[in-house]
Amino acid sequence: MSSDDPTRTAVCILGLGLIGGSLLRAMSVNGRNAFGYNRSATTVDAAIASGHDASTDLEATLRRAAELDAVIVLATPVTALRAVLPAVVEYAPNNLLTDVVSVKESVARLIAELHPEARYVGGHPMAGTSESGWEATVSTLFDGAMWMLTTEDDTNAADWLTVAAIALDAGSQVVPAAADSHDRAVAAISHLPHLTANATAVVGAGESELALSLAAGSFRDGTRVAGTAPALQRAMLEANSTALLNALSETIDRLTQARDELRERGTVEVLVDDGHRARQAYEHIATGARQPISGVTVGAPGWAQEMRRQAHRAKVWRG
Ligand SMILES: O=C(O)C(=O)C[C@]1(C(=O)O)C=C[C@@H](O)C=C1
Repeated sequence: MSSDDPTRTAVCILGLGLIGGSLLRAMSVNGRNAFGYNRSATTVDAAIASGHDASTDLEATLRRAAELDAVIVLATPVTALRAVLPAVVEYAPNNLLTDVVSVKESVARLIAELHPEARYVGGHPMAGTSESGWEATVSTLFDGAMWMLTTEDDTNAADWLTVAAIALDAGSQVVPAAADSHDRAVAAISHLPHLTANATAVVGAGESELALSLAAGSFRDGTRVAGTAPALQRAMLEANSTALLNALSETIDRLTQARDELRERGTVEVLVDDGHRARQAYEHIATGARQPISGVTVGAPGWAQEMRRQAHRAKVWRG
């Protein structure tokens, strides 16, 4: 039994950590038929105790998803996808799939390998905290977040709209992108900052206990994401290694230039001036310069290409 209304489709979430669990909460608040699977009984017990519908039985969860024609959201750590996808193929082969993993090309390749017939629209909500697990979940995690949905020339428009409705229901705005542009973008604005946060934390802690006892806003903000569980950071960073290597090389070049400039001329002018201008450009967009994508009907000829073109200029899709 399925709902013909894409905004009412049931949602089956595999993995109830910070992102999957928060999505289960957000969908339930919204009155969606939402249910989840997690392999840990402790997590499932906690979800049930909070009034949610959850199970440790993957087969039963997927059979139910198949019966309801639910959208299946892959929200396990990226390293667990290989274990979960064969069960999806076996018990819910025709269901629409999406995911919340922070890399898109490698996930799309994995799905093409393990589930070649999958109906799949990749997703990435740009939301999180340095906490992890069910205990950290909140229904408001996605409020105001940018939720990237892969929008390729061959993306099925009806499936895209069904997944977009989930992101909008969760309180987010949809940013269409091709998987490769997405991966380059998040390497620069999410994965690289995790590496630099770790480096800053190591240098600060290595300096002295005095340094740590004096640490204030800049150290706190600049190292916050180093507090994320190392296994989660590694899974995310290592899955986007090509794009991350490029961003890392550019950073090392800029820092090397700043070091040489400081050593030889006693100034860090170039990096600080460029950095300040770049930060202002970000603030301009982050504080409201985003405009709605206009004049595109999802499914009309060339819609995906036009969506991607507009989204490159700080535009979002709001339905
Ligand atoms: O705010 C945080 O703590 C995050 O790390 C969130 C953050 C990021 O901004 O880098 C991290 C990973 C997600 O894939 C998306 C967003």
